[in-house]
Amino acid sequence: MTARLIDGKAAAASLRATVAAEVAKFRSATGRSPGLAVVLVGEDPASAVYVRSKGKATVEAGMQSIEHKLPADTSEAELLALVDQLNSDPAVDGILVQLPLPPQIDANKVITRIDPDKDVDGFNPVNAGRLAIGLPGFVPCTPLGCLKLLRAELGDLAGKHAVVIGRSNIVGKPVAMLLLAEHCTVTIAHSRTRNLPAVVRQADIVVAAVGRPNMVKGDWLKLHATVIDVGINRVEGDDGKSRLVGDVDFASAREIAGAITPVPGGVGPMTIACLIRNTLVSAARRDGYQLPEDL
Ligand SMILES: NC(=O)C1=CN([C@@H]2O[C@H](COP(=O)(O)OP(=O)(O)OC[C@H]3O[C@@H](n4cnc5c(N)ncnc54)[C@H](OP(=O)(O)O)[C@@H]3O)[C@@H](O)[C@H]2O)C=CC1
Ligand SMILES: Nc1nc(=O)c2c([nH]1)NC[C@@H]1CN(c3ccc(C(=O)N[C@@H](CCC(=O)O)C(=O)O)cc3)C=[N+]21
Ligand SMILES: [Mg+2]
Repeated sequence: MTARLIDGKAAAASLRATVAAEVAKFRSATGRSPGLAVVLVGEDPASAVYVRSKGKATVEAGMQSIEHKLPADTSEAELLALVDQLNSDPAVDGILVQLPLPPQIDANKVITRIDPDKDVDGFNPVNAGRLAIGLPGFVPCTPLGCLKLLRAELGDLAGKHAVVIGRSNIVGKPVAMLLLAEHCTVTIAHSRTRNLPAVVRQADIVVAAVGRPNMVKGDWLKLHATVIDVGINRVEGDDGKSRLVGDVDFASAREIAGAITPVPGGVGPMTIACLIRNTLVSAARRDGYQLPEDL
């Protein structure tokens, strides 16, 4: 049997529709719409594509999109001043500074400056700490999207062995924290891990967040494992055109896995849906407005 496809595009459309319906109720209750500020520094074409699709999703959900495009030579002080301004702007519920930032700007300094209660990316150290000790806060969008797909596919995750490949602050570590909170047994693998295929073979759940095209092969997987492919890698196809592939070798993995996310159409669309979800949650918290628990 080939693996079930986990349709992230459909799951994201459904979450976006739920958020839009809740935004409509929020607007009639409070008389205002949630606002998301997205800051893009420089001209990186991939970043510009993401920023555009975030803006589109925000507006489609009935929220306000506030875009700030700054030149590539913006100084750290100028960016910090903009963050301060957005922190104190009551119309702004969520702030996202698109990464990566140009080399003259210390990303950690900028992320730390964002008001933790407007940090819809969940990258501020306060939110990383809240996630680590089980306090309410903002969970990073890509990890939250992975968790939502896993819960929809598997239901209860307790006791499952999850192997997360990658330990970045924006994907690998927060995914591992979320899975631990779901009572998985969690292994975090990285570039110094020895015999990665043997580690991966123990996994009921594999989350690949590496940035290496097609690295995880089908014969690394335990039969019927659930595979979440976070990787977004642009490669040149046989026809010379560029296309997106994940960190998992989809063709071989789908013969062994029980279920697998495609790239594109897997985790990526969920990231954006979770961003507008977090923005609505932020607006509701700031106004003391009650949302459904399970959003
Ligand atoms: N779908 C989405 O919405 C998103 C997708 N992405 C994609 O996810 C991928 C990962 O992103 P990100 O976490 O930011 O990447 P980083 O480059 O920050 O981290 C990559 C991680 O992979 C590990 N790694 C590198 N090579 C190997 C190897 N050969 N074996 C095992 N582990 C290895 C690194 O280990 P070490 O720590 O030892 O260096 C590191 O921990 C990228 O393809 C990115 O484009 C990212 C964000 C959102
Ligand atoms: N502060 C910050 N927050 C982020 O969340 C953030 C960031 N910086 N920098 C870059 C990464 C990457 N990221 C993606 C979002 C959507 C898709 C997505 O929608 N992907 C589509 C395909 C899009 C395409 O065709 O290029 C898919 O997988 O189907 C992918 C990747 C968010 N990131
Ligand atoms: Mg089978």
